[in-house]
Amino acid sequence: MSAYDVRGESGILPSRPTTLYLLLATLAVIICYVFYQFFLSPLRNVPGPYLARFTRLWELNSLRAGNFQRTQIAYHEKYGPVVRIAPNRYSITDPAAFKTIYGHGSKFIKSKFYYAFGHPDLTKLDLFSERDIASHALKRRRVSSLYSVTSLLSYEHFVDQNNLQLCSKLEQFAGTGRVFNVPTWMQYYAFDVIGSISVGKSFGYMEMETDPRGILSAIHESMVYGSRVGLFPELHAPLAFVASKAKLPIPFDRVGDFITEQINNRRSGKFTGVQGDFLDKLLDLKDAGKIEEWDIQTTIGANIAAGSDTTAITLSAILYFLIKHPEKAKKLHQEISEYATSGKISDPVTFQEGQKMPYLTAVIKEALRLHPATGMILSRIVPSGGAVLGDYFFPAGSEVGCNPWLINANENIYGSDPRVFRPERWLEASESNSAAMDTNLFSFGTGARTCIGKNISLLEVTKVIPQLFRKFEFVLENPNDEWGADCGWFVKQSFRCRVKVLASNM
Ligand code: HEM
Repeated sequence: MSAYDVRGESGILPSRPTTLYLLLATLAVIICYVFYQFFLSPLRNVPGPYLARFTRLWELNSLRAGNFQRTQIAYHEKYGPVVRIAPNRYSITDPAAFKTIYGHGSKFIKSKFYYAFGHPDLTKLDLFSERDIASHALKRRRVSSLYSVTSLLSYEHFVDQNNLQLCSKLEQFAGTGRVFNVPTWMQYYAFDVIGSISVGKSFGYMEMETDPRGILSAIHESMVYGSRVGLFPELHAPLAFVASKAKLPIPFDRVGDFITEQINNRRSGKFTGVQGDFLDKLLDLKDAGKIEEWDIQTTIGANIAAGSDTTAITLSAILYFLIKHPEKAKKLHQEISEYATSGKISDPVTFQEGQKMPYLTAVIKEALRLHPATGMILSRIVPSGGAVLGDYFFPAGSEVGCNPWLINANENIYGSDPRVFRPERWLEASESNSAAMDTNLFSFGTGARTCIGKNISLLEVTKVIPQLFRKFEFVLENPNDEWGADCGWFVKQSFRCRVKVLASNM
């Protein structure tokens, strides 16, 4: 046996000394790391699942296991307001910390988690994945007018067209007794609306009932990819590089190709539909030298990726909660009936009219509160100087964030029954409490990075829900069934329904 041969008779250990040294060095690093995490880290006392102290794989595995939003709720119930979910990543529910992280003038930038949702070339980031405060503010300023309340008016007719088509489909379903998956149909609807608003042309999903270009699946795959690779953001650029070298299909390219086609059609005069959409406005901004060519792609892309599934999830939540609580559906129905009889709403209901319906507004807020579309923490980086969050001092560079599923269930703000669907809570609240409920509602995010498309989704939801409930009654396929809901960044539901046309169609 040579001086270096430590294999012994079992042959388990490698014979080459360099391999041995490498193994020993790795072991030493692991031991030092474990020692640091247990005894030296300033955040060593933050509780959480055991494995999360050492590896980001715990969060990845929990996501893969399904229902991640519920896992996070359970861990907060067990450990309190600050929970470690990865070695340097913390979920926080403390209300004061919530304000510090996201409040006015916050210097907590988005974490690198968001890179996995954007272009791997960091010069091509979109509004959602841009992390730098100044670059984000500039990007947002350049397109904010397209999402303003004034612009909404020019999108309203797109919503009306799609509402008509949805109602006509539901009439057919009622006629044939067809059972349908509600979230799938809300997804068809929401994508068709966002297509109309963004490029003047619906995707045609309600018409075709399929996804021939694979856009829906591309968005789904991109979100699941983002939610998982976002936990290992250093892998995003290398993975994209390998995929491009190996000529592997990249799901979001299907969306990119669709957008390029729409831009080319518009420029070549091939487009003959109604204008006044986003693309029109973006091309005007480009001609005026206010935005770059790439901004057209990213703005339309962000609308499709961030604005369709989210709205579909909210609509599905409203329908499900109202089906499960027929007494609340009845109240909504009564409000619609009274408003229609007294001429306070038209057919179709305008956005302005819908916003003045108190019970409708309360139903929408309550569904947004109880089933927010995103199910992970909206992660941010602690700025230089560190910050006290909850009872802990977090050094600069720590990744922290709040999950809408937890912030929206704060008993001090929303009452002692935060997990119950009770729209009345929004109507009973005192003026100051009502303001606190609005400010803490985290479904659209908050602060500088709040959802830019909030008004567009409210436009859709506020107009379509009264149209649906003045004409139809929804019944679960099996009344005792509970819905399924799984989180891959978006918390998508699944449940099946029948629909009946109401005799007292208003
Ligand atoms: C019910 C519907 C919607 C929900 C629940 C929702 C939720 C959110 C949330 C939580 C964020 C913040 C993410 C973060 O801070 O990490 C966000 C940002 C964003 N949303 Fe929405 N969204 C909805 C509809 C829309 C629509 C309709 C559009 C576009 C037409 C849109 C476009 C965007 C964009 C571009 C951002 C990034 C904004 C920025 O960082 O400045 N969203 N959304």
